Amino acid sequence: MRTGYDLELVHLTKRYGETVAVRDLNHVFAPGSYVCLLGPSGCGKSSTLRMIAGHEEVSDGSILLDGHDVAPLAPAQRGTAMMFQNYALFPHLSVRDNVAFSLRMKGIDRSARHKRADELLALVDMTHLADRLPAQLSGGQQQRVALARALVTEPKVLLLDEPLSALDPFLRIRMRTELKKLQRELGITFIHVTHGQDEALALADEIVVMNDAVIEQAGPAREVWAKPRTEFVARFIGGHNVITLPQGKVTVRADAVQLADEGMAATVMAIEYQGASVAVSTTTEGGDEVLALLPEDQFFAAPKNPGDAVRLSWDEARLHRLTA
Ligand SMILES: Nc1ncnc2c1ncn2[C@@H]1O[C@H](COP(=O)(O)OP(=O)(O)OP(=O)(O)O)[C@@H](O)[C@H]1O
Repeated sequence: MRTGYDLELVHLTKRYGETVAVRDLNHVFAPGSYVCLLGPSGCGKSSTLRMIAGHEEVSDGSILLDGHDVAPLAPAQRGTAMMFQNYALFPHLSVRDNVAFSLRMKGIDRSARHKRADELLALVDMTHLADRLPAQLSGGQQQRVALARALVTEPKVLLLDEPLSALDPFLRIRMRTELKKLQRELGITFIHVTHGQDEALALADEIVVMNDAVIEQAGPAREVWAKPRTEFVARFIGGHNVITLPQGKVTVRADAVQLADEGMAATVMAIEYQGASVAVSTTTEGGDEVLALLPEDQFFAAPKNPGDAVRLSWDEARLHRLTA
């Protein structure tokens, strides 16, 4: 399969009446990468994904796939495929016929479409259940069928709208490993919408953080985690403290904060034992809430209690200036 198609959003905008759901997005998705579109509820993730898929009309701007604007094209003509949150399988069709469905719509003969459907079922490890109906499958199995069905058209880009949200936590972690493996094997771009920071960090080569209809920050997962650009990203991605200093707002990771003899004065508000580490929540004199995540042996060498006065310190190199 050919890899490395460029997908570019140019001034992409979506309005629903007075509501601007997506405001002037400009972004080039790294070809052949696993991208997570991350953000809180209502920030415009699904609208963006649905516009790329062709399930929602573009209000303004264009969507370039391999240099061509696909915005005027019907979903099936774009070279994209979408996997829906609820899988949207046809209840009366067998697993094999569900996977082969879009090929039937294209007029491909029965034996050829079954052969192709069987190849995809093998890819998602579902060959043994090809003759079952969707109702006879577990949630995880239904999801594999939905994946096979989306991939049968050989899309250049696969769009996934909260694909793991219907699964229990155990299965969710297993399936995310499989999604990542599948993306690597196919080499096509996956764009996965999620509001889960952990999910995005675990899966994404690139994270695109959206807030209030715009992209707040986009970059490699480690970069977004290590260098959040704005207070919103720092708080949303988790694990960071936002502290107001005379020179402006800065962020410092919770695992970089130490309790020391000297440093910023604070009061311990709560202690949470987390196994390998202990989370010490404090409030500074300036009113910032600062979390220190200490290795458990270090904490228990000099344990603290709520109400204790402490001093917070960090290596200056771990401080990171926020731009907004
Ligand atoms: N069909 C619609 N008609 C009117 N407003 C809509 C419609 N769909 C979405 N919106 C509004 O557009 C904004 C963005 O919605 P969207 O579904 O894209 O966000 P989201 O980030 O995917 O949220 P969630 O995580 O809750 O699915 C929201 O304010 C929402 O209320």
